[in-house]
Amino acid sequence: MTPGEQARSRLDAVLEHPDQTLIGIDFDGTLAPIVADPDQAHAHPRAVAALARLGSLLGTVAVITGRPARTAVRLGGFRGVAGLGHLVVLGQYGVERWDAETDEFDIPPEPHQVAELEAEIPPLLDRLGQGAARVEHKGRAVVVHTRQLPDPDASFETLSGPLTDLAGRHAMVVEPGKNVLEIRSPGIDKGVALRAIVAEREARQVVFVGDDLGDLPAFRVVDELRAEGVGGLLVCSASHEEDALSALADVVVQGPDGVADWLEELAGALEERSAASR
Ligand SMILES: O=P(O)(O)OC[C@H]1O[C@H](O[C@H]2O[C@H](CO)[C@@H](O)[C@H](O)[C@H]2O)[C@H](O)[C@@H](O)[C@@H]1O
Repeated sequence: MTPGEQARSRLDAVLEHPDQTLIGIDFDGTLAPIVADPDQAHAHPRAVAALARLGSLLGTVAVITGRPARTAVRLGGFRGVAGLGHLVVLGQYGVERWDAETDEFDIPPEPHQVAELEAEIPPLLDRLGQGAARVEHKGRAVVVHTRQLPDPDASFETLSGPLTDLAGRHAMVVEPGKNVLEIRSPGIDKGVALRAIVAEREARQVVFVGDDLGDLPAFRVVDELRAEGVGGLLVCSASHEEDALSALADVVVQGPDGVADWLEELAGALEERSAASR
């Protein structure tokens, strides 16, 4: 089978068994366009509208993100959207959770070492001449952004080693992303989170849509699940900033606009099938 034929047959399996399908979708760079201020990264309205249509067609819709669950719910505008009454948001790589059905957040206590580590960041940035870098505080993680600096890539390189050392001294790890170095606890990633929600929902088909390095563990888990007999379809939200996922994906679309188009097409195809079977 050619890669194109394989992708088509994986999509067909989703279309055949929508009620057994779980779609997991990343937030930044996938549902929401990348912007300089992380607090202004709102979800693409067409993507949310398409997800809402999919909410009543697929078994499960889950947003799986590095953002805190509360932030993703707010920036996504997910609360109270008709069609998203069963949405699950897995935040901070799966540590936190929000269920639309109950409007309850499950947010475990923050690791004690984060506050100590955070206190060391401003002097370290100053020492490295990167004092203007934006620092995003996420409670259980801290993110240093280089996007708004004069040379984002050079600043990323300058900061990568020292922040990795700092993280290691506090038993934490660095998760690199698009112009971000995120310091967080080890032990959970989007692959672990995806596997757990697939098991919980007893999904037999999985679609995962992502754009950045933090999505790679979920891409790998979809591959593992295929070997275990669960169908899998991988969609990459491509950009000039990151190309690690495109070669692994069945479908490559251009950024959040392309994701919104693809979700609309999927919803349209499922609605047609559903109408034809009535
Ligand atoms: O798992 P995700 O939903 O993709 O979140 C990963 C990180 O995304 C955010 O940073 C990215 O988006 C920002 C807003 O568009 C952008 O300014 C930044 O350059 C991107 O890397 C977020 O701020 C981080 O906390 C997330 O971990």
